[in-house]
Amino acid sequence: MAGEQGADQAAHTPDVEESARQELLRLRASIDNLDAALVHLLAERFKCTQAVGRLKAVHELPPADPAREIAQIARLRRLAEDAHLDPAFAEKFLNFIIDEVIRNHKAIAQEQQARP
Ligand SMILES: O=C(O)C(=O)C[C@]1(C(=O)O)C=C[C@@H](O)C=C1
Repeated sequence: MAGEQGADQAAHTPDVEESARQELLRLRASIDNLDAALVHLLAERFKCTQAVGRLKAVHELPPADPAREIAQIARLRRLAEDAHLDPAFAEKFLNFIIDEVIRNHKAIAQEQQARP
């Protein structure tokens, strides 16, 4: 497991003060929890977008909605700035996810079209 691996790596880091070792372990435990939360959040988001993909396929709507994406990116950049996160990173991250969603939408539309 990633958490155990992180703990092992800290445990085997030579020449590190005990207090630094403890701090590293504590931070890594939080990172592991946050990574787990991110996976769960992404899984929920993809459940929603799968449903959107089916809806779009059935109603023959285009997989991408560029106007919606522009609004989402503007909103996310604002949220990132408020949260002291690099807005360029937030935009790249959203685009990465949306690219995958559009790929899934296209696959769902193709399956729908192949149906007799
Ligand atoms: O809202 C939509 O229409 C979606 O298909 C979802 C989504 C997204 O992942 O947020 C994906 C593709 C679109 O271009 C815009 C947004």
